[in-house]
Amino acid sequence: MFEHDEVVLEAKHVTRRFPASGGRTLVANDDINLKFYKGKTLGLVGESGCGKSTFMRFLVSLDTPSEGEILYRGKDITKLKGEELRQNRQNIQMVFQDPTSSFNPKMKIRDIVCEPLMNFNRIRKSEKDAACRRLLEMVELPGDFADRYPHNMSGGQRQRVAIARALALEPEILILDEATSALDVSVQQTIIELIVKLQKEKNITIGFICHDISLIQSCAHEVAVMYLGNVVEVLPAKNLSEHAVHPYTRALIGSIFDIGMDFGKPIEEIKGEAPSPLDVPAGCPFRGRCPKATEKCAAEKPKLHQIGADHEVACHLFDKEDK
Ligand SMILES: Nc1ncnc2c1ncn2[C@@H]1O[C@H](COP(=O)(O)OP(=O)(O)OP(=O)(O)O)[C@@H](O)[C@H]1O
Repeated sequence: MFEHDEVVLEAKHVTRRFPASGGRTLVANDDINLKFYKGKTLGLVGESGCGKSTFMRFLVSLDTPSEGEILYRGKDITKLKGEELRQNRQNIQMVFQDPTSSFNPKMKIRDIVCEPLMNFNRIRKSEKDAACRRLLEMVELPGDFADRYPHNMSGGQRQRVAIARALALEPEILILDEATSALDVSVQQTIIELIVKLQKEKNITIGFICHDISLIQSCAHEVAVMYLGNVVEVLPAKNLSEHAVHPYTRALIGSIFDIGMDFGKPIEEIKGEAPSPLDVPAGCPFRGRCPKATEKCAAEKPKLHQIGADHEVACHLFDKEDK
């Protein structure tokens, strides 16, 4: 993917198993391999429960995989401990769906926004006012919001505060976990525009988790599609509807666009619901819902493989030997 771009962060063979009832094991991430490029946005899309958040939590060291590596500039951050782990948090910051749950309601915006700067001794107490004003203005909020409490702000304004706090330490990577999903569509759009603008100004690498493929398309450079813990397709976001080939990606596209619209390729309708991640079928995880599944799909799990310069897919329909 994007061969000439600089890889900042790379997940290699990342698997996460959770123990489940009855001695069973839930595989939330199954051998994930993804790259994040300098100044670019990788969108991670898929239905609820497919393992998006589980994966992104590794990137910000909120959890560690059962197997695999997360390399930040070549160093495996899953092995970091103590002070090294703490210092690394400056490089990769995260914004969650609901900032209210991560904000202390008794803290003023000034203290919320400046907390990371104070924690890492980047500023003195006397510099908080100016730092907060600068950060609020960066996210296009008035500087005097510093004296407000989170509950005196709208959802969109709170999310701007969350972005200001996440960018306070000037991280190289920003992870947005459904960061606009709770907002009204019009507000969502203004937050996306802000993120895109800040990315251009600061050359930030972004990981954008979202269940909405149309939203991802509007702000990501590259899209990775997940299904039941597996990445099934990775491709450029530009003209995604024309280029996507995996039956699941096409079904996701079909769920947002008019089935009758002509995108150059037929759009399959998605059947049924995703099985429980405790009952992932053998072979291709999507085969139970795939209109084109064959015997090979039941017998053998397709591996993610390259089918174009910037395009990978895990689907037997696109195996080289079958072409
Ligand atoms: N700590 C945990 N213990 C057990 N199972 C977990 C744990 N965390 C996640 N899971 C399971 O792993 C699977 C993937 O969850 P995850 O939250 O990563 O999905 P998601 O794609 O982010 O979905 P959503 O958009 O609903 O958050 C789900 O079946 C979930 O129940």
